[in-house]
Amino acid sequence: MADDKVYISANELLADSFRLGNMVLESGFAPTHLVGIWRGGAPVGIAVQELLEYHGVVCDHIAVRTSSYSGIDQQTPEVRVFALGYLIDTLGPDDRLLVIDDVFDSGRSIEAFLRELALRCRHNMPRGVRIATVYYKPTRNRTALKPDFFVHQSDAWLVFPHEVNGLTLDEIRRHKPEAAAILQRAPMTDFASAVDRADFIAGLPKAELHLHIEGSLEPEMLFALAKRNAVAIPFESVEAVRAAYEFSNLQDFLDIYYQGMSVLQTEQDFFDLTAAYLARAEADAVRHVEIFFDPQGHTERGVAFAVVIGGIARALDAARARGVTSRLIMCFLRHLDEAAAEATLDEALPYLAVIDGVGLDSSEVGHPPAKFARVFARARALGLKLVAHAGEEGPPAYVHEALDVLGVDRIDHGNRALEDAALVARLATGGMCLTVCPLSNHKLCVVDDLAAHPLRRMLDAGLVATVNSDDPAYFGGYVNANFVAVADALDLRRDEIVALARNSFAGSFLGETDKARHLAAIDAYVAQAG
Ligand SMILES: Nc1ncnc2[nH]cnc12
Ligand SMILES: [Zn+2]
Repeated sequence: MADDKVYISANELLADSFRLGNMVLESGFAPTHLVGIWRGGAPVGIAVQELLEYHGVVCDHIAVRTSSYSGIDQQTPEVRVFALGYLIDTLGPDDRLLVIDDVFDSGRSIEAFLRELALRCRHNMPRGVRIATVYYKPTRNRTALKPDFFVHQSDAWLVFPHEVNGLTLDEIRRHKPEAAAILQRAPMTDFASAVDRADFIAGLPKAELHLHIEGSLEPEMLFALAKRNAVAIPFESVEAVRAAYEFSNLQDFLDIYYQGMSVLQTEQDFFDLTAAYLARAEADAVRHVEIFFDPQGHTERGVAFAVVIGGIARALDAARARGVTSRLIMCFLRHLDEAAAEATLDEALPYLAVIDGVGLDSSEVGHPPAKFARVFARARALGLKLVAHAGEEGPPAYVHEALDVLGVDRIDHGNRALEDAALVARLATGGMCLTVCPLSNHKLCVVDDLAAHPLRRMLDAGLVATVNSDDPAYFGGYVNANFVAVADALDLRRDEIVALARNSFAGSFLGETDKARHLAAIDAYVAQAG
């Protein structure tokens, strides 16, 4: 029965091991050799040896292993002893041997060890031998031996600190909560290595739903376009640009991001930018993209709306011919006022055939979704899809507002929604897709460490989370790099990675037939990957 078990903590065992060492010391027995019986005797032996040495009793020390097997008569188990060579080579008759185990139960291990050692050492077998153990179970002793030193006498079923095999998950949770937190996910359960997992991710069909096209402007293209358009930029080299990409928050990044846009001047520039991203996405097995663009970042510096949308749409058309489908989402810059967003929507009216939705980006805190209630309502009336960045840096209340006031179809980021349990339940029940961006979150210090990224918690909570690159040129990687980084950090299982890819199509603005086709392609990929 589970309740008969006595769970020993690591600290208790260490303290008892030191107590055992003290007993040896006080007895006046000063071993020249200390042997821990692998496995349980090893940590005890280390602590005893450490304590003895602390008090000036220096001895040689090693672990040996015994193992039980059924003998010919199948009744009494025999015990085999391994790794005696070192002891046989070094022991002499005048040595003093201390044998240590965590528990003296049937006594058969130590008996077999001493018998085998005596047989093989012959006249070199030490005359002085002592046995020390933390727990002694006299009622189970099947030998003529008994420990010279022990700390506790017990009949209980002992569970040592390292033991997890043979325990139920419930027992581990109740008695070893720290272990449960770590063991919940068996590491690399379904991939042989991190490289295998990365290979699996590389070919997995996926959609990208959160990508600012201006954020895919690589430093090389920044330089090339600066030269082509004779625009001055405050960087000497590509390396200097990359070195400047150190951010401590969203605003740090946005300042550089808007500055970088200045090199985008002509329709061809927007085509080249978009085509380069699409080629990169294709290489990551991206089959469908939903791209954000920031027209206000261009029109306010004199680049016509038609130039921006013309170049982007031409590149999307070219990719569609190669089988990569897309949607285009026009974002309003939330640090500007709603009137500016309204004017931008007016400018977009002639291009609604190529614009599928509107979004809300830029500096979040201080610019809540409700600031754009009217322009979003108008966009909805025009038949456009609605998305908004919310809960990236802003509080859960902004996510509520995006849902309640704007009526969005998708939340971009949404990390901080996890601070509000009712909100999480609402997002889960409504099947609301979150476009999560792990490397972005790390680069912008939304999370200190990818190992603490909320993606795992989102999946566990049943949220439709997806993995995206946000601004890959600035944050260190495209969509597969995001998958790999977060999968490594959170040790994501195959089914979780597949769920993320499935969510990317399920949460997209594709029609049901296309979604089903992509989900079937994922199934086929998983099946052939074995
Ligand atoms: N991660 C982000 N958050 C808000 N606005 C953005 N514009 C580009 N990337 C952004
Ligand atoms: Zn974004």
